[in-house]
Amino acid sequence: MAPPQGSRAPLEFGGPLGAAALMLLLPVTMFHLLLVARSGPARLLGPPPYLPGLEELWSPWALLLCLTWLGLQAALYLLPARKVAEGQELKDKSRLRYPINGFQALVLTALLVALGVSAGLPLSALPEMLLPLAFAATLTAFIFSLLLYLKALVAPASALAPGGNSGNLIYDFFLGRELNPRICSFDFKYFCELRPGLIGWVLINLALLMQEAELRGSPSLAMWLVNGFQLLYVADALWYEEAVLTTMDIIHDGFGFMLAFGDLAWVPFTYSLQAQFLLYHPQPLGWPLASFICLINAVGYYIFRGANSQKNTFRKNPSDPRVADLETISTATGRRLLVSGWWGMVRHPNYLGDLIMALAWSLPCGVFHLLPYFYFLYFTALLVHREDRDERQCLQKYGLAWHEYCRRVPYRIVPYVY
Ligand SMILES: NC(=O)C1=CN([C@@H]2O[C@H](COP(=O)(O)OP(=O)(O)OC[C@H]3O[C@@H](n4cnc5c(N)ncnc54)[C@H](OP(=O)(O)O)[C@@H]3O)[C@@H](O)[C@H]2O)C=CC1
Ligand SMILES: CC(C)=CCC[C@@H](C)[C@H]1CC=C2C3=C(CC[C@@]21C)[C@@]1(C)CC[C@H](O)C(C)(C)[C@@H]1CC3
Repeated sequence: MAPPQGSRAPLEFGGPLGAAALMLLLPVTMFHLLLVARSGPARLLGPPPYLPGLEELWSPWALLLCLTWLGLQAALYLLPARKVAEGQELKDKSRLRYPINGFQALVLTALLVALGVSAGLPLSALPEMLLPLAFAATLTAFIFSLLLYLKALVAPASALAPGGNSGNLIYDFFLGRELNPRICSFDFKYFCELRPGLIGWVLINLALLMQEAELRGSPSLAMWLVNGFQLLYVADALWYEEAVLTTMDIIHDGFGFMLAFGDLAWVPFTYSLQAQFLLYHPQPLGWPLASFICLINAVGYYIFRGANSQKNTFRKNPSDPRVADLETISTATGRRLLVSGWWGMVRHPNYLGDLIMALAWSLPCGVFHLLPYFYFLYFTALLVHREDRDERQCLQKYGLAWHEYCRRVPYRIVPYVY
């Protein structure tokens, strides 16, 4: 049985109080967004049109649908993979193995959905079920986090995450105690991060597009753009699935309520906000402006993909010809830091690209409502906070070399601005 690690790691997210507040605030915000997106005024900062009763939130069918979806994605995860990748080295010097078959899961899901729709599956009825589905996903995430917390009680100390083991129940429940909770080779965090939520998000978007087609004869250009951009983002995440193994969530964060709720509920139900908004508030969009928005998304994607691939290639094999010529600085750990290429422009070029794409996803919704810009605003806050966490972790890991990197590359996310 693992002893609590005490409070060695500094507390993040405002400690236990911050964690408790976030556990309440995040689901409340998600339901607020779902309610206002379908209301006439669609005011992000106004009160919700009404407070739903339990009878509107709770539906055993929604829970069944939610669990069936998780079961389907778990089954697809277990199918033979085209490749098995090794993760980063762990505290005990071992490396975990991960199946690389996320894109295959996306394609198979698309085929199953297409088959279902042609056989009469009423996908366009899904938007009407968003509220009970979001409630079921939140409940599932809560119970799942509880089980993860209990599982961590019997995990060896070497399996625990650097944070999330303060000894405070609320804080540890929120952050997650175990770094890579698994049953046999089934890795819960890796599975949740990329499959049910991300694929669920594009499925909800598609259902909204289909309902718009039923309501108005055809989907609007704005709806096509939002669906297309976000499908590209999700397909990219699954195509480059291996790159997730070098992200902070996999390497550093435990698996607790924050990620379980984030992956299973927050991502599908709030990241589809622009499509939800467009279904109830159609926006005129001409081709010239649409082309300009596509250009913004393409620029964001180019930076995001370029930066993430460069770091991933470098971390996997620094002698790879694609990165071998880049300038680096040495650190005491033996790992080097890139100081040219994308990572010489700002210290988080991947965040910059992601933020530019976030803006492109909101622009098709026009400029007269703040609501569709929620994702951009939330994401800016998330990435600024995330960048700050990462800086502290890197300073701890690399010490003086990190100071040198900061001196050579002074801007964090936006060149000459931040
Ligand atoms: N859509 C969404 O909701 C979200 C998307 N994201 C996206 O996920 C992606 C991953 O983000 P995240 O995990 O936060 O962070 P990064 O992928 O940027 O990973 C940070 C790590 O990269 C390594 N690193 C930093 N600087 C350098 C350098 N100069 N040279 C080489 N390695 C370096 C360090 O780890 P080490 O040295 O140990 O390798 C550092 O801890 C981003 O594109 C982000 O935009 C993130 C959060 C939410
Ligand atoms: C506020 C809240 C609920 C916090 C939880 C945050 C999570 C929603 C995000 C933390 C990191 C994420 C990543 C992605 C999705 C959102 C979460 C889970 C990601 C899978 C999206 C697709 C990208 O290509 C990515 C693979 C780089 C990315 C990884 C991080």
